[in-house]
Amino acid sequence: MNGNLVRVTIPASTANLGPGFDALGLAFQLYSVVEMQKSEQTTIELVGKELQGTPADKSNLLYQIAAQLFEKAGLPVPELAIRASSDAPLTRGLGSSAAAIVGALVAANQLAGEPFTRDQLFEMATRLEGHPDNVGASMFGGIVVATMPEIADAPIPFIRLSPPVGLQALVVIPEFPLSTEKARNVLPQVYSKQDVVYNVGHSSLLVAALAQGRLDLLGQAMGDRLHQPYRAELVPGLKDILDGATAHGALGAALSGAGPTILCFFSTEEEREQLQEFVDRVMNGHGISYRVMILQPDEHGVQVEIHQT
Ligand SMILES: Nc1ncnc2c1ncn2[C@@H]1O[C@H](COP(=O)(O)OP(=O)(O)O)[C@@H](O)[C@H]1O
Ligand SMILES: N[C@@H](CCOP(=O)(O)O)C(=O)O
Repeated sequence: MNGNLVRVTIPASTANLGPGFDALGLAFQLYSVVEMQKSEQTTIELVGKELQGTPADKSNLLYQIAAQLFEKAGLPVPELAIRASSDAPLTRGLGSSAAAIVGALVAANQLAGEPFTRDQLFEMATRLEGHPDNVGASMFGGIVVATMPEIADAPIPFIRLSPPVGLQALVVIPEFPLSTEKARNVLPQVYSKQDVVYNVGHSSLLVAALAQGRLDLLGQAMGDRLHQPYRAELVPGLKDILDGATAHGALGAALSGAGPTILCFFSTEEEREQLQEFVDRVMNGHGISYRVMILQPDEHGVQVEIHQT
């Protein structure tokens, strides 16, 4: 080993929040950690059950992304000792690939002597992930509203908002994986004018409601016609939860990212209890194994520590 060990902590995230397809992301206090150090030989240590099955050689996403950063900086790609863990499950719609990309870019950038700014890293992460919602939230924390620029290679325009005070999420995480790629492939190529207008209105109202802390509007504002109706066939229980959540304690509900996790916002203990009972009834009715997590928004985004070795 030689030089500094960089330890990066990255929040998981939920994307879309219903109507904001590929545009809205919210970071959660649920973290993955990437440690990276230059070394004589590349080693990849994956700690914990969530990363089981992830490759432990140079085909690992973390190594691949780090190597790309060194190349982009015009530096030789070093051998790397990488150690990673994740409290967030993979392929469940909680932004694990975005967190991995952000973590690897930020760690490698530090080892490379910080050739890129945070905004440039966000731009690189967005192009690698294909959309800015999860990577924005993992990078900057809070709520990120972003869109792809018209001009190739231009900076990604975004605004970060602080989450409304008291907003919490009950997330229902089915035991089965659903890759983002598969869940994107069920979406249509073309939408009706009515559906597009519906989503423009709902997404706009949602951003305004989040900016002003209007939790009372979330239930209406989180309606979506662009992705959830098509993905419902892949996620048993989704339609029932979306239809019934606000009558059972939720401020609003959505598919988390591409799924299969389902997100229900709440703010009081009474709402949480009511919701828990409701989602248990729905999921058990569909015979689906799942777990529930209560998650708070993360306000800080990716965090870096440097240890001298
Ligand atoms: N820490 C990690 N190390 C290596 N690969 C990872 C890591 N985290 C996620 N991935 C990759 O990302 C994939 C999951 O991405 P995706 O299908 O977009 O689901 P999601 O981002 O919703 O968890 C995993 O199958 C794995 O290939
Ligand atoms: N906007 C994307 C978000 C994918 O999120 P993930 O957490 O499932 O990777 C989409 O809806 O496809």
